[in-house]
Amino acid sequence: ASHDVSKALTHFLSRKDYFMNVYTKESQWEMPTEAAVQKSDKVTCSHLLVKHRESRRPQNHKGEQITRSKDEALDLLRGYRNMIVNGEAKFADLAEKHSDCSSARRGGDLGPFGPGQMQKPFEEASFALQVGELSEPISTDSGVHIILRTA
Ligand SMILES: N=C(N)NCCC[C@H](NC(=O)[C@@H]1CCC/C1=C/[C@H](COP(=O)(O)O)NC=O)C(N)=O
Repeated sequence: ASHDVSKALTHFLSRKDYFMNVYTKESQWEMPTEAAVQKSDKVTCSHLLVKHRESRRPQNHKGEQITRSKDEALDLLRGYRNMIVNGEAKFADLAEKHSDCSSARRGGDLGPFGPGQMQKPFEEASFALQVGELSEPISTDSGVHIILRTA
């Protein structure tokens, strides 16, 4: 850090301009080589979680004990995913009816989140999605999920 300060001071004293990316608030001394792009570090996702007996908390928001196996959970989740992809049902409706997470009340909406907030497999899958894209089933300690990125 002290090196950065002395570097900044030298540049300041030498009246050298620096460049600020107005989106990421990062500054640099070198002339930018491409236009500043909006690099937002948060995504907004909804998920449909099907828990199983190996889940870290095998109860759902209705207080029901979860006893299904992981394979049964995956079969259920694939069935829901197919219904969504085939246009037979809306993500939020299936999440509200079938998700074992308390976010079911909000159609599965988890709101915006940044890195370090969700379990790693969930975070990585979420940040790899384009807005509007539906993930394949992914597994975390909570159970098995499908994720819809909404923003
Ligand atoms: N920031 C927001 N909105 N809430 C905090 C989320 C904390 C985070 N949660 C998860 O990673 C699981 C997987 C993805 C969603 C999620 C929801 C879990 C799933 O249910 P559970 O296994 O807990 O019973 N229910 C709530 O937390 C964590 N680091 O444990």
